[in-house]
Amino acid sequence: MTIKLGLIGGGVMGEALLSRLIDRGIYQPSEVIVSEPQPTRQNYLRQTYNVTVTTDNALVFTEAKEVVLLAVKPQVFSAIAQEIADVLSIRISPVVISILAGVSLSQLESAFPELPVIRAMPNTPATVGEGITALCLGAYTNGKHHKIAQQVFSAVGQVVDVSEMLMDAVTGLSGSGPAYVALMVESLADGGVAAGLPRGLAHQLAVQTVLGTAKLLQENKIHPGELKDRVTSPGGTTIAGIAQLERAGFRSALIEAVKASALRSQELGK
Ligand SMILES: NC(=O)C1=CN([C@@H]2O[C@H](COP(=O)(O)OP(=O)(O)OC[C@H]3O[C@@H](n4cnc5c(N)ncnc54)[C@H](O)[C@@H]3O)[C@@H](O)[C@H]2O)C=CC1
Ligand SMILES: O=C(O)[C@@H]1CCC=N1
Repeated sequence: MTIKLGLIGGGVMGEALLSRLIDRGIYQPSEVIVSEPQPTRQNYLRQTYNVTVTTDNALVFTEAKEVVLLAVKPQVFSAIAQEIADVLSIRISPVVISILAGVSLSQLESAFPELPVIRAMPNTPATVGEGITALCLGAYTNGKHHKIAQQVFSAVGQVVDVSEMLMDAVTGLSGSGPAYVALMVESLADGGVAAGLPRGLAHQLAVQTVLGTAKLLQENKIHPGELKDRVTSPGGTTIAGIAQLERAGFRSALIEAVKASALRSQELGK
């Protein structure tokens, strides 16, 4: 069978994509090649997904006919670009999709001259099919390449198209955001424990509160401020909590977190 999908880097995000693309039958295991240097990780990927696993990044480029997904840390990008420079061919090239934070289309296009490249920013809820991915297209892409990227990332959640100038901000918000939300869940649970709840119950209450609130905002399409007002009774418990959050600079902390992450994404691209 023809190999269609090449994955370079079988870590957290690479596996999230691989797992759902195979689960949903978008690619058969025999149509996939993964390159991954860690032996334990190689064995795990081979055994779990029944895909071909190699350490040879150049082989991934020569074998994969439809798409090559780059899912390594940004710090190893230039080493990988050098490894595959010799096998690049403009005539029979797959579309290269990079999920690397901060690596720009112009950096990708100088590493893969005249090849169709797409820059994408997914997030970890992709693992459970509730991710959101922003895409921006390189100069040599066409509608077919765009469709392939949409198909790949819609297997793991929502997909939006953005211009590249927004990509660092997207990274700061939805790319890094799951970590901020996880921190919030952990803190809510700690608060529950401080107020006397057992840890397991506190965790369950915190997770479901975040999930339910997000669902309510999404399904009822109401403004977050309106939802906050609905919960807040005059002289009640919620306003006492909100006043404390405002004193502690909660809003400002989140705003500055998104800005700091966007700035870091910008720095990684230099
Ligand atoms: N984790 C996240 O929430 C998100 C990560 N990203 C981006 O995804 C990329 C990967 O991140 P993670 O999956 O979290 O990292 P990870 O460290 O879990 O995965 C990277 C994988 O690449 C492998 N690797 C290292 N050197 C390699 C080489 N020379 N050739 C092939 N594979 C190699 C590593 O062994 C590892 O398994 C990063 O560039 C990051 O910016 C994007 C969105 C969200
Ligand atoms: O922390 C990082 O650099 C990556 C990019 C977005 C989420 N994780």
